[in-house]
Amino acid sequence: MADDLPEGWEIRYSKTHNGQPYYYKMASKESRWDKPEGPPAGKVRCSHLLVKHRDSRRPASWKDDRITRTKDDALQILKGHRAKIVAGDVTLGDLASTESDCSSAHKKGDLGFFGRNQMQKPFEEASFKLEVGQMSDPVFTDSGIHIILRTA
Ligand SMILES: O=C(CCc1ccccc1)N[C@H](Cc1nc2ccccc2[nH]1)C(=O)O
Repeated sequence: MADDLPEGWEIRYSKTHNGQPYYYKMASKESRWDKPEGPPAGKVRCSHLLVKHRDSRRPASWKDDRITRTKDDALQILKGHRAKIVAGDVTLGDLASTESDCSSAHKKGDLGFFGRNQMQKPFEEASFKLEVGQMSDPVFTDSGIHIILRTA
């Protein structure tokens, strides 16, 4: 699909090869038959670890059908997870697999690629501020408290 091309690329159709599609980058005047790799324009890919609390929009998860911890306790738990990741003891993906209150835990916290206006605003703003490989500070949404790792 042409709507997931990396920044600056567009799909064109060859006039000399039976209308065969090719890819063109205006800035460098580059053209190629094979689809260019890279993150879709305007999108980021992130993984996250979510700790919910009793005031979360849905205070339940695959881990716990009734979450009663306070928001402060959730923050302390999340800070403990973050410290382990920063220390290099564990990766966010591996810790999310067992500790995240989001269903994405089953995919090591991976949320795939997303653009603006797809996630809750605090999550979106934090995600789009991150460089690839960078991890956020705790981010508060209606779902709970997250740490976010930008992966692409
Ligand atoms: O909404 C979902 C599913 C998110 C998801 C996206 C893509 C792949 C897999 C999962 N889970 C919620 C918890 C939750 N709230 C979020 C807010 C922002 C980003 C991720 C979030 N996860 C919940 O379980 O209550």
